[in-house]
Amino acid sequence: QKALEADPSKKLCYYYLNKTSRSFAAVIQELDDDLRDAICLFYLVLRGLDTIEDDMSLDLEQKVKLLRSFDTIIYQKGWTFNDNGPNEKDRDLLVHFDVVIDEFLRLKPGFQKVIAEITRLMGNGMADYATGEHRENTSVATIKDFDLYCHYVAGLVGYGLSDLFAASGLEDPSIADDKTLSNCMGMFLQKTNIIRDYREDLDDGRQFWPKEIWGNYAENFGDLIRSDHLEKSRACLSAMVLNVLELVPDVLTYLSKIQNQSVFNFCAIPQVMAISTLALVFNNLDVYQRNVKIRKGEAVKLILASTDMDNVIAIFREYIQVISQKNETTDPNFLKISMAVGKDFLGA
Ligand SMILES: COc1cccc([C@H]2O[C@H](CC(=O)N[C@@H](CC(=O)O)C(=O)O)C(=O)N(CC(C)(C)C)c3ccc(Cl)cc32)c1OC
Repeated sequence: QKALEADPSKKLCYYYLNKTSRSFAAVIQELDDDLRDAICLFYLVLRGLDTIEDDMSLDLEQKVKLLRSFDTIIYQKGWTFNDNGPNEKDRDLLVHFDVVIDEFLRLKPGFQKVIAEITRLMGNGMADYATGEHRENTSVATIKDFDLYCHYVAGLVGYGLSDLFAASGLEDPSIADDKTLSNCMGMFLQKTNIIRDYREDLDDGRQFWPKEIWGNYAENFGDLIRSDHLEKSRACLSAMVLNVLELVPDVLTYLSKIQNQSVFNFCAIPQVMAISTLALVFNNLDVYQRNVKIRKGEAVKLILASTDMDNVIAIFREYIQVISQKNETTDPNFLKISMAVGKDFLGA
């Protein structure tokens, strides 16, 4: 805390961290010294990128230019951005982004390089996506497109965090060797959120579910909410959950490699929240009507329990059991789901 008093711009960075995501911000602040500032700033740089990508009021050319140059912008002392639309929820962060840049430039060069490289890859990935053929309603056609989009916005974060863990010396450098595992850490969170956020995204005119999946159950993406369509909507939801369940073994393998306690908590908590959310959305048609979220009490219980690998495996086992119990023989995906939940636990 004394470090925060001495350095007002660092204090502001933690103010923005807490403003953009209170619950997760607390977990970041528990990280051991060398990593805490690096991951706080990585989070804020990513949030800055996200705020630009999300802002529909920016014209495409300006947005693409910003996305493709964000990895150099973070080195430009004094840079700020005031053209975000008024309703952009994190516009305040970009208005004061010079403070983030000042603190970024105080990081060890090793940390700066990791953050800049992921920013470069993600900014260009987002720009490619924004100018791609799906520009109109940001629709995702194939499962391959779905995986590529989730890699850009979330898998790359896993890459960057593994590199920061290695650079900090708190984790064995081998944590960054298997990029598939790092990628899966992001995919699992992002794909679960995309299922949970179906209705919110539909109402915002955005669709991230791959047509290769939902096209088997509906003519139009919005048909899934119709009450005369329930059996097909339920089957579509199962197919989406099935696609995410495949990632469970790799997520558990990644977590089992972590040595440092604060790093383990930081990595495990979002993953157990995600498996809990996945069990909640499975076979739950409310997903098509509103944004379903796990109860606060459930979340607190999960946070307290996610401190070691045995507990995390027990939590995954519990929620995979819930999915198995909710699985219905009338569901065309019944067998595939029961195979997936069976396989998920042959491994660990
Ligand atoms: C090894 O990889 C990780 C290890 C630990 C945490 C995360 C991952 O967890 C949060 C967790 C988080 O931010 N939770 C929110 C709740 C929510 O968004 O549903 C919160 O608790 O407020 C999250 O969701 N994302 C956003 C992406 C998924 C796009 C990467 C995220 C954004 C920036 C950073 Cl530095 C980290 C993460 C990891 O990223 C893969």
